Amino acid sequence: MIAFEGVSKRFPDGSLAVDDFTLTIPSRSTTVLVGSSGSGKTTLLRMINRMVDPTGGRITIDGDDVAKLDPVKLRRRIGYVMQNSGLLPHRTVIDNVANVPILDGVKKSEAHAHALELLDTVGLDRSLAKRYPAQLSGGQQQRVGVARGLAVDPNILLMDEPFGAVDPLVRDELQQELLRIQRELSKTIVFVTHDIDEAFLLGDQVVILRTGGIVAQAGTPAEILANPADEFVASFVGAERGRRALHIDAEHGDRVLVDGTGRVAGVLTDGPGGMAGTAAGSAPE
Ligand SMILES: Nc1ncnc2c1ncn2[C@@H]1O[C@H](COP(=O)(O)OP(=O)(O)OP(=O)(O)O)[C@@H](O)[C@H]1O
Repeated sequence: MIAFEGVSKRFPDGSLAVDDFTLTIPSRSTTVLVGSSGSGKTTLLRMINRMVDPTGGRITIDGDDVAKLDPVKLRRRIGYVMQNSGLLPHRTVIDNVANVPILDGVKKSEAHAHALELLDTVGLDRSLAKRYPAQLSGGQQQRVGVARGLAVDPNILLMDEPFGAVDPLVRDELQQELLRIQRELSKTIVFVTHDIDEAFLLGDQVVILRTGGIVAQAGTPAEILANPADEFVASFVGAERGRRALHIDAEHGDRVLVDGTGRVAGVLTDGPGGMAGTAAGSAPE
């Protein structure tokens, strides 16, 4: 579990990127931070692995205050995937994936063997292993980025708009691959995007942010769609537009909440909360 407790970040130039942010990120599920440009998403993500240090509050991972952990060791045990893959241009695909484990002391032959397995995991043909990043498509580069993020078998994977720069079809493919990988590996994924559709598709928990890292609403996609906290959220998720107009559909004996595109947004139950959320787009259990 990752916990943000009253976390703030004021940069040296005086800008307050994050103001008193509190959130619990459960283990082995995907939390998506979504908000418009400048809402503090990247700053929040980078505070988890100490690429940025908070100026107030604290962040814990399974109870350990990250401020007390060695930043280099911390970064090596947390996977990080960014928008433009961040691959080393003069290293081959396999070297890029195996790089951090080798720095960690894993034997080169073992690291390479594991890197080939990771290419399988992210759906890349092993024949690409000897290519350089520039010899790959944007979507393939992002897959290598994901493989590299997984290379040290981290419990936590941070993903900063990893599919933001690829065309919509490739993006759909990468999103589906990530859902599959997450079903197989059950990592604690913290994913940043400005795309609410992507947030609802991938997130078990979705956190909608206003400027300054202010939480407008946090919940499952189903909870947010069914009960937007305020006008800001309603307009951000497009709840008032036909596209997401919700209705209840009987399917397989369950009462299923479906959005305007026919996508499943949640399953209604008789429990106290009234609703068991599922990620939009996934079938109810
Ligand atoms: N190194 C820095 N120095 C000063 N201000 C910064 C720095 N990094 C970010 N900021 C400011 O902090 C605020 C939040 O930035 P951040 O990059 O976290 O937002 P974001 O939601 O990830 O935006 P985007 O979607 O555009 O990447 C912005 O106002 C930004 O200008």
